[in-house]
Amino acid sequence: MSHSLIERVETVIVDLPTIRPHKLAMHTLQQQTLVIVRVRCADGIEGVGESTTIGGLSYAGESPESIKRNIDSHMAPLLVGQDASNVNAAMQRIERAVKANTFAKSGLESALLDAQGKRLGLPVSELLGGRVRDALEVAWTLASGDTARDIEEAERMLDLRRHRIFKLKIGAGEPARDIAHAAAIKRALGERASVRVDVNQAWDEGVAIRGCRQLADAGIDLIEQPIARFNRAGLARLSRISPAAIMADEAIESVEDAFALAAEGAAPVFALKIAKNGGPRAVLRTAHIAEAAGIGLYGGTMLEGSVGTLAAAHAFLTLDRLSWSTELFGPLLLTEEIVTEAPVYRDFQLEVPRKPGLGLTLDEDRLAFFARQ
Ligand SMILES: O=C(O)C[C@H]1C=CC(=O)O1
Ligand SMILES: [Mn+2]
Repeated sequence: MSHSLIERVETVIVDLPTIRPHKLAMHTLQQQTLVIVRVRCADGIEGVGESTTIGGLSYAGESPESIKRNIDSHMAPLLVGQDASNVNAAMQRIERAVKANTFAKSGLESALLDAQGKRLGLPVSELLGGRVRDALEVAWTLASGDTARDIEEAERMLDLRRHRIFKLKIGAGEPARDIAHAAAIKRALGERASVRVDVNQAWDEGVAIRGCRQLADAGIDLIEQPIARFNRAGLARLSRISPAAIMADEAIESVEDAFALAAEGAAPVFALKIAKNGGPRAVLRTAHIAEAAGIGLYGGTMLEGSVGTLAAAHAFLTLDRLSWSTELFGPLLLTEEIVTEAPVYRDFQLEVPRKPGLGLTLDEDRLAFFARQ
């Protein structure tokens, strides 16, 4: 299969403006930085992937700069000369030599799948065994930092029929104020929407015991990562007493973490993120662990652009049940696109056409314009 040998692996850091500041407990995004991964093969086919994180090093152990450097220096040389059409062999080769770095691996695995899909004329979802749906319901994150503005934004999303699930980023402020903020939004939206919160690890267990009860009383459906990611025993204790479901997000930094959390009964819901597991195939390993343990699934995001969002979407399309839907809204947070046709969001869902690979084409001019020099 010498014609599909990998010739080059390239990475580009891209800085894109956001529609508004996006406030998380650990960081406020004023723009988002994507790492685009391009795998060029001898048969003329190019696979594209994305390795994106949030807020430099404030969210996880890899930054855009370290992702680029680690792919360029350590992973690209392992892939050049290998057969691009064997994704298993290529990723196992990386896995043997690279211990962690799931974000970097995710972009590479996505690019290899994109290339193979283009080669065979099949969508990535079909390479992953076949899709069982063509669209995914998508939540929106309200994170302007202002209650009235968040309610206005939610009303607009409901009117547009774009979202009817809202996730609120809390944890940066006083717990009592944050809970009042969430309660006010749920009161305004009532039964028209599911309202959830993401604390992004900001509370300690004592605060969370009371906070989870109060949030549940206010009608909040789901509480994401209320305490530190390493406090797995605490998460299990909270999951037993919280009347609202608890979701593990940052606690899952690998497929092996997902297994440990499932074995410990730490949380009834898992956030699935390609970046935290090492790609669209890797995230399905975590999904299958969760399914075997009776844990509910949620299709998460690291606020990727269109490439990373579609890579995750193709994996999520194959799952039997996504009880808590997805939050694959990343492209909608950005004011600019680097692909020729932006993903389509309609009737509360992201639609994923049955096109070869991820189904996207890079817009070379836009990419060059926004690429960091
Ligand atoms: O879930 C996170 O922690 C990260 C991300 C996902 C949605 C959003 O607004 O931020
Ligand atoms: Mn989260």
